[in-house]
Amino acid sequence: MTSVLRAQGLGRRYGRRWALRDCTLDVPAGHVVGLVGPNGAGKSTLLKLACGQLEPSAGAISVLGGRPASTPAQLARVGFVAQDTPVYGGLTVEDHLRLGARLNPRWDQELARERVARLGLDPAHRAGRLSGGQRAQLALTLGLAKRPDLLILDEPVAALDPLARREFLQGLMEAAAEQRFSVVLSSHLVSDLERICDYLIVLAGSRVRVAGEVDELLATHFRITGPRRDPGRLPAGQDVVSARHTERQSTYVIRTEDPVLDPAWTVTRLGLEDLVLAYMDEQASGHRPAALEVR
Ligand SMILES: Nc1ncnc2c1ncn2[C@@H]1O[C@H](COP(=O)(O)OP(=O)(O)OP(=O)(O)O)[C@@H](O)[C@H]1O
Repeated sequence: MTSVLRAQGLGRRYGRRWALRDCTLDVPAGHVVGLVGPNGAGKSTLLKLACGQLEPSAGAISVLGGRPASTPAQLARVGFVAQDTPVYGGLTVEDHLRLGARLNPRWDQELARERVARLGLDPAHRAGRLSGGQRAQLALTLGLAKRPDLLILDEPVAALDPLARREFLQGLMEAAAEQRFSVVLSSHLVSDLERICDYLIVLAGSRVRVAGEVDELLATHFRITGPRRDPGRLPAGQDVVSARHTERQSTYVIRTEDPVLDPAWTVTRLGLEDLVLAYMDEQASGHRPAALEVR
């Protein structure tokens, strides 16, 4: 299957500091991909590399099989809605549609007009006078009318109230289902991602912590709680994602393909939010510690 996003050893440095490091990914087309991670994790950096706004400092990235922004055809296939849903404050809604039509070879003016009308946006209204939610919807409309094969959105709903967020994401989902394009969007709101994403990438500390289909991730991650035990005594094939210990008890989030058979453990399935938090927990994640550490 075609990869929508493929990265090999991808890295980007600002001065001496790595914003993204050793990033290796292969995301198949046809997914709604959620990109999540703490502030400064490298999400925007990855998305800007994917749309060609940044060049890698190390490794390689391809999007829909091509180098980002390398040709006009490649540019036309990828839509990007940057953080804070940028629009031109001095231009009217109609001006934005005209500009979109001039700049994008695959532009669908009928879709844009129909969407603007459905959202109740006045074409003569200046974008600078729209509410945050309306501006976000206008930016999404521009992204959709471009008719991309991949739409990338960087925290598109951050500034929106819950109702506007729901409307925005619903519009995005409907369009993705109708027009059959892939979506990659970053957000801090895991509950939103849980509703709409079927593929997840967790970035933390400039590195990819985990990436995969949501169903597969949920089926292979468990929280196990029981008498205190050193992680070295867990069976092979149970990879520790995070660990917490009290004097008597250990709680692990583990990834495993096999059922947990040891009766000493109480095993619970994880929701997406718990899974994300386990991977984002820098102190408790990563490598198996050599010995127990009391927290
Ligand atoms: N133009 C820049 N110059 C220098 N450092 C930068 C620049 N842009 C980003 N960085 C740094 O790179 C790191 C990753 O930033 P990035 O914006 O990709 O993170 P993010 O995960 O999108 O964060 P947030 O959730 O806060 O938007 C941060 O440490 C940030 O300070």
